[in-house]
Amino acid sequence: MTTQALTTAHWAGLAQVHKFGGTSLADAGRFRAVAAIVQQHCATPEQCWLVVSAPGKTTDQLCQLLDMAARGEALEPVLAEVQHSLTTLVQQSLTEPEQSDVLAQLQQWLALLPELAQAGRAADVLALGESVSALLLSRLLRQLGLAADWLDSRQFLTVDGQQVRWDQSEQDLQALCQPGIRVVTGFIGRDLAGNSLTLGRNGSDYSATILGRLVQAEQVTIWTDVDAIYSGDPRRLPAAVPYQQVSWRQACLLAELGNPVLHARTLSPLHNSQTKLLVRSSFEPERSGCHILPDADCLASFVTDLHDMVLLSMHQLHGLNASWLANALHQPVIALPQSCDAHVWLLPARVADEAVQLLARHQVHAVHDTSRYYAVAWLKPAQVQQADLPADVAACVKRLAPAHRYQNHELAIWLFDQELSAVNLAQLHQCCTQPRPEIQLIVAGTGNVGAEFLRLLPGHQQRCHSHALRLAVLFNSRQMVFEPDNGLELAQQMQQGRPLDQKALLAEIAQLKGPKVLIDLTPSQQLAEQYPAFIEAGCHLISANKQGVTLPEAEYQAILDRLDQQQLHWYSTTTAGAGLPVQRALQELHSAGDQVRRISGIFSGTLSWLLCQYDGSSAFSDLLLQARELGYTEPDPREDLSGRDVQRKLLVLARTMGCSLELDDIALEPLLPESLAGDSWQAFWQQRAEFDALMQAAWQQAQQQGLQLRYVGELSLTEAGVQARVRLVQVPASDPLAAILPCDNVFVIESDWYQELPLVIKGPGAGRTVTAGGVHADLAQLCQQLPAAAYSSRLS
Ligand SMILES: NC(=O)C1=CN([C@@H]2O[C@H](COP(=O)(O)OP(=O)(O)OC[C@H]3O[C@@H](n4cnc5c(N)ncnc54)[C@H](OP(=O)(O)O)[C@@H]3O)[C@@H](O)[C@H]2O)C=CC1
Ligand SMILES: N[C@@H](CC=O)C(=O)O
Repeated sequence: MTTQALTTAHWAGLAQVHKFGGTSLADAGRFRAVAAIVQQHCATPEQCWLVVSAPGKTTDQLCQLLDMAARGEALEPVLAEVQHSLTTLVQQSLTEPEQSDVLAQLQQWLALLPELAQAGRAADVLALGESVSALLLSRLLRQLGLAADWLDSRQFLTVDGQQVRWDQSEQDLQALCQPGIRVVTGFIGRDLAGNSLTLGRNGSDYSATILGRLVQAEQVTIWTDVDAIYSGDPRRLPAAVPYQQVSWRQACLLAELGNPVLHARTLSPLHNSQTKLLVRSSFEPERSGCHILPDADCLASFVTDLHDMVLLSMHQLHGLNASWLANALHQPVIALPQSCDAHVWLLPARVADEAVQLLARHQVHAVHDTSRYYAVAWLKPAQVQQADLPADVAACVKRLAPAHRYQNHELAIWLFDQELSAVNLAQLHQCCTQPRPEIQLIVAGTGNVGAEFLRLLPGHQQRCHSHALRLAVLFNSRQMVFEPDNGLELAQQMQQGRPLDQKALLAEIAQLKGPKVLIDLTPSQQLAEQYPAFIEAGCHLISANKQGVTLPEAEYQAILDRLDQQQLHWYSTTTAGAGLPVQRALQELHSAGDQVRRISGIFSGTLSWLLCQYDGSSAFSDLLLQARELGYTEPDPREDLSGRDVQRKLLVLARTMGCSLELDDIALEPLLPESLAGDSWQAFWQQRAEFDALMQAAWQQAQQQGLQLRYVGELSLTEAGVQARVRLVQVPASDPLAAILPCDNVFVIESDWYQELPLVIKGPGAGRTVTAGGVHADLAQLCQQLPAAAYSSRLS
């Protein structure tokens, strides 16, 4: 292959650029370690470009030399130091004949240093460090049998002010292309007149991405001393999370915040290019490092703190922006989300005056605040990219009481009057960065209770510290929607769905990762009978639907067994007493060792409301319509009138107490006789007058005796067995069941511990909000039951 045959286009999409910084090249041992990495990663040498910084402390020594020259001091001591350290490095790294060769070249370069330093040619002086690294590494690679040579970047990299001259640089590089590994000096280039220049702080990383763009590299790898990009400074935040993937956008924001791993300038040449960027540790080359991916989800979350910062305010920017100033100052300059007309930037106090002067030269009048702040910035992950802070973060920040807060959907910045203690910073970092494991919610039913459950969901999502509650599936009797769009109204969401197909639904649910829960807010027996299939697909169950918990004993027990086998949970608080914690109380008494003997009371919110409201002045059925409007009744209100709903609740309570019972074991005296119920709701409605007359007669009879009508249930556990019934009764005004508010439920629990005075749970026993609230309480219980640790590997 001839020199002319190779052009940068030849490598397009194939070339690899590897950059090694000063700490990676600190001594002979490190040079050998780098050579081993190159051996491993440059299997095709002609596609391999290496960019190197000066070895270890060489740049510091050369800066010292320049300072001394500027002060007119004798240079010999520092020159001797530089000579000694570099000569030793070469001697320890190379064997003959390369060693003598490189030492001879080193002597020539060292001989030029005093004159260059005294002439103030700083870039030429500093270039010595990178040149030695490039020459030395190329020779070391040759000793290992690799075709390698070094290249002085001043031969091709032309920079005009802050701008790389891309066309010219590419053209000049093409002329220099030859086979084999090319070890290129980082940090230096030339200006339009051909004079040496340096690329400033972290210039070698910048050189690497410039070269990556010039050769259209497949990948640029920055080999440094960290194996990942961490969620915070690991030296001060031991719990900092290492990320193996960071999105391009997040990397840019991190750079703006002054993150030491990647700088804004380093990223800029590869913006919108196909070239991949990877950060790896040359000290732990076996680790995979961190990829900066253009299309990665921003799952990573970062907390950065900045000391001694001030605020700079401007009304007009005349086209300038914070990145421009950051570039000019080589310091982080953060444009804070605007709160009024003024632009407010945050920057280190030590460069504030310089910033004001620089801006003034561009006709921008800026003033900086005299207050100095300690700033903490949070770069939010995609899951919480919204204007409001998640509740746990908000609570943590509130406690820390920052002097100022700024935020947009990507970034939150808090300014404090003084530095946070290590403990407080660690807590804030933990709140912001420890991802909550997701629970996939599969919500069945979009009616009364379903719609209210969904209305309350965002609040619960905000409040839930332990888990991210993700609405994964929504379905009703007609449609199913996967990944519903939270921004849409419920009806619109459902319109976007597909026709309900049980098989497809279960298949999709089985694919969902992590814990999942079917939240059954339907009245459907058919759905309850499918619980085993949902359990098979890995679902916990939360039921407001009473059909499942009142299935025939064998089926009910089979569901419990399946749940048990798969270590899944079933909550059904709202199947008796809506949001009232009746089942919980019974379970707690039982687990504490009490024995419940009797439970009685009013268990229907609808019947409680109707019987409290009814005064004979209007038809009972008219009131029934009102109760339906209020969201108290069952979807088919005849379930309430028949007493069947109360019968189900009593069975739920009996089963909670460990009794083995069937629905029909509970004696039922209906309010609505079967003969008047009709085959359908419409049939009943047509003949409702008969029922109204019946109710009026019952009410009048009670009235005449100064009594009130109540529909009650009672269950007794005796030596002889279980006795249970539901029925309409007349109670005197003095009876505790008379003194209730419309819709109240009353659960009177008598036990070994509550004999003389029973335990009474009383309150609204029906309604959209209390019921949906009870379902959320079940969901909160489920979250508490789930072992969070089992899912915490999500972001690794
Ligand atoms: N109201 C209350 O105070 C309380 C209610 N409950 C219980 O809550 C449940 C819901 O009540 P409510 O919201 O008033 O009822 P609604 O009639 O208002 O809504 C029922 C929902 O279930 C859907 N649905 C029916 N069958 C199926 C099925 N096979 N598969 C999927 N979805 C189905 C319906 O679909 P579609 O929209 O297509 O018709 C509808 O969206 C009932 O079981 C009730 O007993 C429990 C405690 C208190
Ligand atoms: N229709 C029921 C609703 C709650 O379960 C009632 O009124 O109690």
